[in-house]
Amino acid sequence: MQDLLMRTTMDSMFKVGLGTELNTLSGSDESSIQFSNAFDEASSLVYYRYVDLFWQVKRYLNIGSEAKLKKSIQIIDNFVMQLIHQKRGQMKNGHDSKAREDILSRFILASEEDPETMNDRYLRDIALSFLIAGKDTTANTLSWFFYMLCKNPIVQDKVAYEIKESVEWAQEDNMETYTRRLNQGAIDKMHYLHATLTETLRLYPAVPVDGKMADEDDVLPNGYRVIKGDGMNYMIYAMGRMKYLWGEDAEEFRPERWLVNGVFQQESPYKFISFNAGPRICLGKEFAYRQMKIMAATLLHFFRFKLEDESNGPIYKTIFTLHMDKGLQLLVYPRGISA
Ligand code: HEM
Repeated sequence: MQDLLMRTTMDSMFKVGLGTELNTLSGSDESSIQFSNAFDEASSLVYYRYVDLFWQVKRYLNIGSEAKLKKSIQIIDNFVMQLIHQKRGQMKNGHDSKAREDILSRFILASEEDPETMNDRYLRDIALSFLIAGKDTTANTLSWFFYMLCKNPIVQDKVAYEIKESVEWAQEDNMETYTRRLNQGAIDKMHYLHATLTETLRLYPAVPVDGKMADEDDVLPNGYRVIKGDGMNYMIYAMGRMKYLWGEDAEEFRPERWLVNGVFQQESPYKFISFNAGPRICLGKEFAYRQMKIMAATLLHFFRFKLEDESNGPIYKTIFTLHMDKGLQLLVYPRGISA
């Protein structure tokens, strides 16, 4: 399931970010698959540098993990640069009638004001930043969400019931016609689903540890002094499980904690820190919720999910996001729905 979700978010981030169909989910395009594999490999190889004392030597000699990383980066760069050139060409010839609909097109238009700074390398970095920020985070959150629904079948049924009540669906709907009915009005009614995703992010934050560096000498609110260049990490994973913050049942999966009379209640982002807080709060938070709700609502309308192996829980994989090692194996059954 995790692999399918990773492909889905890759395709959707590509569509929204770069205005291009990548089709990694259907696997129909060889160069897309090559790009996607290179992207995932580069993410985990960059993370590997944290634990590999010799990565700089390996980079200098172009051997081992660093040689692989260099190759992956080349594939990624070539693929994205080619897309940028194509898009620039289409926009110049007036063939891209949908210009402004995706993030890259908007940046290309803006780059006409300042072509020197906003050159193709700059645009490549913007496009890749959005992919890095939005792809694994959303896919990992959905993986843990489905895992928690399997561990808590009553919650799964409650979410499915709310979805059924919120969407004006028809018995003859297939997935395509059903997703067209998932408009903003329907999605906004799904408070329990919103709470369940948020509860998942509290216990399994997609970014489990975040780091910052002091720009200048400073004193933190608790009196701790930092000097320019000091690095600091804050543990989002630990903060989501602190009894001091969430009460005695902090370790329990209980979406109801986010609801008052069935209506979702926001927490301070300094307490629920899974999207960071302050001026650098996640820019894609609303987009991520919308995307996760559409995917969850579609899958749970048609299917019921169970763990393939109830006895073994998933193991964390150490990369930038909270990934499941060896994925998530689920059994999927059609959900018998009647009006
Ligand atoms: C469940 C999904 C997501 C989670 C948990 C999440 C979490 C985060 C966190 C913790 C940060 C702060 C990182 C830091 O301090 O450096 C961040 C930043 C960011 N996120 Fe997300 N994110 C998610 C989805 C997305 C999506 C879908 C997008 C794009 C559409 C996105 C775009 C960004 C951007 C652009 C930043 C940088 C903001 C800045 O530094 O000013 N995120 N996100």
